[in-house]
Order: sequence, then structure tokens, then C-alpha cells
Amino acid sequence: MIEAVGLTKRYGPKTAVHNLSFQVRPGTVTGFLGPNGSGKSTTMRMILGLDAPTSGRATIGGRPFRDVPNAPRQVGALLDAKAVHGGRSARSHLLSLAQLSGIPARRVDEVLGVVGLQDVAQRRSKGFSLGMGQRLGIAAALLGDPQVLLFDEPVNGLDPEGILWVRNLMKQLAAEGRTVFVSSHLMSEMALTAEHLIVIGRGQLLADMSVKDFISANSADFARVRTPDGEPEQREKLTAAIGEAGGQAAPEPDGALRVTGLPLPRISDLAHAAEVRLWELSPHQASLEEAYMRMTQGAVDYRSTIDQRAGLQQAPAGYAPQGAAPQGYAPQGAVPQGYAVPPGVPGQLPPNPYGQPGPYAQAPGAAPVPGAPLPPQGQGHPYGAPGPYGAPHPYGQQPQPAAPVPPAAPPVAAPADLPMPHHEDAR
Ligand SMILES: Nc1ncnc2c1ncn2[C@@H]1O[C@H](COP(=O)(O)OP(=O)(O)OP(=O)(O)O)[C@@H](O)[C@H]1O
Repeated sequence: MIEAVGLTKRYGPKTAVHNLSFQVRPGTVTGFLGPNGSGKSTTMRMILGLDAPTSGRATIGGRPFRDVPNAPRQVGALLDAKAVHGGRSARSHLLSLAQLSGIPARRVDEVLGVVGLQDVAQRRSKGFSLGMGQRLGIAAALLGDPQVLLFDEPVNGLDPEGILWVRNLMKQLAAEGRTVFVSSHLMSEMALTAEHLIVIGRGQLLADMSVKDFISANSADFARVRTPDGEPEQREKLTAAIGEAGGQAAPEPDGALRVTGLPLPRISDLAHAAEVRLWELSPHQASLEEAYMRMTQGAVDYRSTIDQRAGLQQAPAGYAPQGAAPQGYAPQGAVPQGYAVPPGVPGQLPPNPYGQPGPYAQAPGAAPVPGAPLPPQGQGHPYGAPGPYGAPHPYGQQPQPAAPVPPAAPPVAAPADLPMPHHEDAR
């Protein structure tokens, strides 16, 4: 298990991580989410002993990384896939890591096969695409067959087949009882991969809960109801019936109604009683992306000025208009289980970003909110285009259960994919 307790990291005046406490348990994939610059990599680096916390602690199996016996055998990590000696071949890179930790050379060939790089094993890694580099980094993390794995954006640069492979690999590793902690900005992918989420914003914990609970706590539940086109009186009758029953019906741009406050069967019964025919009656199901956008909207540091002007990155479709807190989001009072309460705001949720737009979502020319952070200027998007690599590999082509990692044979030393300050820990 990975545990953070009151973890805090300051770089001069910048607080990258503030009082973060959470646990990452074995047997499930735990997603680590947060906007750019929210402190995910810093947190991972502190867990791996690469950065010292300013205060608080991070432990693996109850010990700081540096005190974990045979740490490279217990913990594997992909932090920065580019942290490779480009002049070395993939195989010799892995071989050097293996030798430092006493891992037999045959394990290098095994992991090269697992990540699908066996055909390019002799090629220098500096010629690798982004996706190939990611695969090499994942191979290094798996080298020692560790029980605890941390991956910082493992699907960055992977093609769709590679993304599917990583998804299956993460799930398989967790199903084997390992602790798997994965950061990613790809919400659709996280929804398919992770069961549990730790969400941070500006270095602070925003949520620690299952994916299912996270989505339901941050979704706007509503029903889409459609009456026959060209019969507006049908729609009006239904709108009136819904209002009388205590629900709200608002017109959608396509002529349907967005109904809140009533369950689907009740809407159906009301339509039947009012002799209104329905062409559609469907629940709106929020995606993880919608829920995440809603939760983190107020904690985004980097946002395109073009998007602000165009009104983009506002509430995604399906969310309540400004001023109305969607169902499932308590405007005041009760804090859903798993939510972190920001210091100084006892018993309240983080502000609802849709009812109350963040400071960066103001109309151009509007006066800034007093005390609100200013949007950073001139920030480009830090993520590049995906690479084209698509070499065949064993997991993308098999349904589960795949066999990504050979069973834990007699203990072999395994390096985390880290710079080598800790290789002296290897036995
Ligand atoms: N060595 C450092 N010195 C000064 N500031 C740092 C250092 N490392 C990180 N930071 C700052 O700490 C904050 C958190 O950075 P971090 O890289 O942990 O965020 P992140 O959530 O991983 O971001 P991204 O999603 O963009 O990778 C940022 O504001 C960053 O500029």
C-alpha cells in the first residue's frame, strides 16, 4: 500500500503539494487525476524518494521509499519515459538496470516481449517514437516484477492499440494483487481502467472515492424527453404536467425537454395520463470527463486565452445552467463521503464551478474577482501529438486474462525506472 500523510512540498514560494493524505490500496487500479501543475508528479516523486517532503510523509508498505528493503524489487515506476540514455539500445538500457539490481538477463527479454519491443530491442532508443519510449519505460518499471507500481501518464503518446494494451496491463497487474497508481489526463481511459480515484487540484485533495461514486456525486442527473416533432401542444401539455408534479422541464436546442426532479417512470406515467406520446425518454449518464471537469473547474491553472474568449471550457453539455446546482451536487451543507474539505471551509464542498464560474472563465474585459488568481499568460499546451508507434505486442491482441508479467519467481531485484540514486538499496 502507498500512503501519504499530510504530504506537503514547497519550492520557494510555490506550494506544489499541500497537506495531502490518501492511501492507494493493492488489488485495484487507482487513478491519480488533476489539472496541469496540480502536483501529481511532485507527489509521485516524493513517494519514490526523489524529492523530500517539506512536511508530512509518504510511505510504501509503511516505510519511506529509502527504507523499503530491496526497494527496486518492490517498487517499479514510470515517471519520465525520456530519462533514458539515448545512445543505448532498448535491450542494453534494460540490461544495465537489471545488472544493477541482480536481475537475470532473461527477464530483460521477457519484459521486452511484454511491451512489444522485442523486434527493436537492438535499436538505439534515441530513434524511438514517443510511444516506443513509453513502452520502454513501462518495461523498466516491470523489470523486477514489483508489487507496487507507479505510472505517470503511461499512455502518453501511445496509439489506440497501445492504450488498450496499457489498460489491460494495469488491470491485470491489479488483479494479481499489486498496488497500481496511475496518473493520466485521459478521462475516458481512466474511466475504463481505474476503479478508484484520487483527485487533486492546486496541490490539495479534492476527492478520494470510487470512479462510480465520483461520477454520481459530480453529475447532473436529468432525463431527455422528446414529444413528436411538429406537435408543440404535446410538449406544452407535458411541460405543464411535469411542473404540476414538482419537476422542471427546460427546452433543449433540438426541441427535446430536459427534465429534472422526477424519476423516469414518473415522467412516463405523467405523459400517459396527459395523453402525450413520447418519442424519447432517456436518462442522461454523465461521463467521468464531465464529472472531472465539473470538480476541477475551479482548480485549473493553465487555460487558453482563445478558449476563454470563445467561451469554451465552460460547463460541458448536459450540465445545469449557471446558477442552478445540478442534482448530486449539494450546494451547501452535506459533504459527500470521500470529499476533501478545503481548510477553512468546514462542511462545504468546493465551489460549484458551473453555478459560479471560476476566475478564468470571465467575460473579456470583466473586472477580476478580488483576490482570485490571475490566469497565467502565454502558456502553451504542454502535451505533444501522439506518436505513431504500433508494433504488435502480446496484450493488445488477447482478451483477458492476458499474462503480462510472469509469476513472481524467486525474488529478483528490480529497479524502479528511476534515476539511480537508490540503486545502492538493491541487494
Ligand atoms: N523542481 C521544481 N521547482 C520549482 N517548482 C516546481 C518544481 N517541480 C514542480 N514545480 C511546480 O510545482 C507545481 C506542481 O507541478 P507538478 O509537475 O507536480 O504538476 P503535475 O500535476 O504533475 O502537472 P502535469 O499534469 O502538467 O504533469 C507546478 O506549479 C510546478 O511548476
